[in-house]
Amino acid sequence: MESQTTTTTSAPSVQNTSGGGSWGAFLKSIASFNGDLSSLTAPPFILSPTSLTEFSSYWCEHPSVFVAPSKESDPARRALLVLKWFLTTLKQQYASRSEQYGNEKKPLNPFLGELFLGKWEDEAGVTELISEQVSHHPPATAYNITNLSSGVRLEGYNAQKASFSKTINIKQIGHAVLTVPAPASDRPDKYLITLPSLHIEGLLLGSPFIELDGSSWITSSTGYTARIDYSGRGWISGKKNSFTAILYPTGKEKEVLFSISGQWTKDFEIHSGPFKYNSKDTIVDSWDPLLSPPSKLIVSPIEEQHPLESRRAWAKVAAAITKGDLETVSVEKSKIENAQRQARAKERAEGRTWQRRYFTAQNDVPDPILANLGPIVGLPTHGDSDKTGGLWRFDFEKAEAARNEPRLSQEDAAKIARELLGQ
Ligand SMILES: CC(C)CCC[C@@H](C)[C@H]1CC[C@H]2[C@@H]3[C@@H](O)C=C4C[C@@H](O)CC[C@]4(C)[C@H]3CC[C@]12C
Repeated sequence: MESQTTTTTSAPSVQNTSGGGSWGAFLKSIASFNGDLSSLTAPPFILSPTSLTEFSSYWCEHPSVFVAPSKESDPARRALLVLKWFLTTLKQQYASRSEQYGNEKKPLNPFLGELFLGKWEDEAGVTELISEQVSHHPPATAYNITNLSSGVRLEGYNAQKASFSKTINIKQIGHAVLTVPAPASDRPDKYLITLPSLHIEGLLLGSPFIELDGSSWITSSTGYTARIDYSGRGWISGKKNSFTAILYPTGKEKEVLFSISGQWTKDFEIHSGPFKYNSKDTIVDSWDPLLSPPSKLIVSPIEEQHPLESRRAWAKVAAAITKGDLETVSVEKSKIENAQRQARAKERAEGRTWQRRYFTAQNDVPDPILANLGPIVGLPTHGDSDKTGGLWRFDFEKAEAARNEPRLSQEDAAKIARELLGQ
């Protein structure tokens, strides 16, 4: 077994890794893997103690930027603020692990029904996060984030499809919908957001990190569309994590209203009109993450969490990963995986399916947002439900029921942990 077991050190050099569990063996295994990221057996130093359900929180690490569009009366500028917010989330989504640990890590694969709940409390008021693993085969996570003061709400779901060609390439399947109550309007704006593709760089050197590629889109019910083009090399600057973005009236891509360029891990400038290299007089806004540290997500103490909440359910695995105790990692992970297999077998035998706590698959009802806005950004009206286990939408009734549920007794919590997690 590879001797590097800590999660905070950077990767070993390629030369000093050999044998089972080494980086070399890992590289060989990914060259022939089947596209299922969860099946990759990564060497210890690459394991993260964090589950993918937690990643939904990256959408709102700056709640005041998230709610800013709801304060803007001009629809084009509202669309611009939505684009700005989206761009500010990229650094947390795709670079925070490399920045924290020195390299990208392989997150824990959530089990079906896993929850991650939290809230932010800051100058934007209270913003609530609900994230749930809604499908296991294929793995898909759904989320709903609501700012209670403004009513700004983001919901979405995503799965990943990986392939190998020179490196690991990951296509994100799914989308997000942002609802923004607009000033002086009784109909809130809807923004349909597509998710960028990514690939892993630095694999051969043993220090993987994420680079975004291709393009992603945001289109609004108010008639504006943004296109974001990602480039690892940086067309203009030659720098990594580069992007350019334009906002235009839907269908009129040549009529650029605003343009943005920069690095999604660093700062960027927003210009009115098409981008002009080195032009300072067209700058209307800018973003520098160093000037706006993320707001801290508040998560209940583990002992107060529901047994299916991520940090409680994975506590023993996460502690063992952090300690580098791989024996315990394997034992504790297997307990959860076996209990989950048994739970699914029992459901099948009893002719029932796992009831999602906060989301419902709307496979048979046409989705009005995808029907109206999907074709503009190339999203199918079925929301790729065949690849995500469903077209997942936040279910307000379920959420209300969950809110009103009496607190679980210790006995009931222990029963859930035993039956569903093998603990
Ligand atoms: C480090 C590597 C060799 C192992 C493979 C890890 C792989 C499964 C991880 C690596 C990066 C992860 C992305 C992450 O960058 C950000 C997001 C955005 C979030 O909103 C949804 C999840 C997603 C796409 C992660 C999926 C798992 C990835 C690809």
